[in-house]
Amino acid sequence: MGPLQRPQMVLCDLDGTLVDSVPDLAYCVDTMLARLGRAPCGETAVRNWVGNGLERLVRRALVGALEGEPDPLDFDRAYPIFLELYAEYTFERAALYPGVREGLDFLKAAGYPLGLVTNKAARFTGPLLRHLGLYEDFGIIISGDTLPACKPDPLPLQHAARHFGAEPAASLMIGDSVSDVRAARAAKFGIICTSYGYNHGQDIRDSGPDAVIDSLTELTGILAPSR
Ligand SMILES: O=C(O)COP(=O)(O)O
Ligand SMILES: [Mg+2]
Repeated sequence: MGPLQRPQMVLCDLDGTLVDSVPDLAYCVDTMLARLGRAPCGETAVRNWVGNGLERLVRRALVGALEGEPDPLDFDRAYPIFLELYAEYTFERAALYPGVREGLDFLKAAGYPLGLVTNKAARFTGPLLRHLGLYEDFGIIISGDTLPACKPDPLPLQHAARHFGAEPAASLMIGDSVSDVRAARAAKFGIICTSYGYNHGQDIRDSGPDAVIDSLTELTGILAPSR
């Protein structure tokens, strides 16, 4: 059996894989823009900009596009406003996607060591996971600012593999974006993606993950059942 059917370790992404965090992020982005006297960008745009950390999200909101750099003075004014807002509204509207609790329970019952690797900053990851009752599910939690590099760099995945003593080539990542696929490929992990997450407006199938699922409950048909 390969890493897809019986992995030595499973890592989960957070935003767009376990949690729909965009309603809170969009609220904070638009409130930040309003405080700066600027027009809101709306939830659909924010949905396309999540996945490369909060700093990048704010830069994208300021230029109104996925690429490009805002005026440094604008960014220096905006970013602290966003951080203050998101600290207050980290999980006001956040919800687990359907099937997440069941999927994680299946993985735990099957005995897979579980880790979480997100590009979200650590100061928000912990409170969000605790609020959603997920914090205790993971043996390691690696946020976007935990290590010197974040996804799509393979470093957080390699770090988690070392933590659990797992072979990268026998390990599995579950994510939603091209950054998860790139990090997994660079680390030699298997990669399963959710169809419902955030991938900058692109179909995640175009990035060529090993499998695409509509719900984490589908893991029961892909991974080996409980030992
Ligand atoms: O971009 C973010 O802040 C978080 O994204 P991730 O949990 O999908 O890595
Ligand atoms: Mg994600």
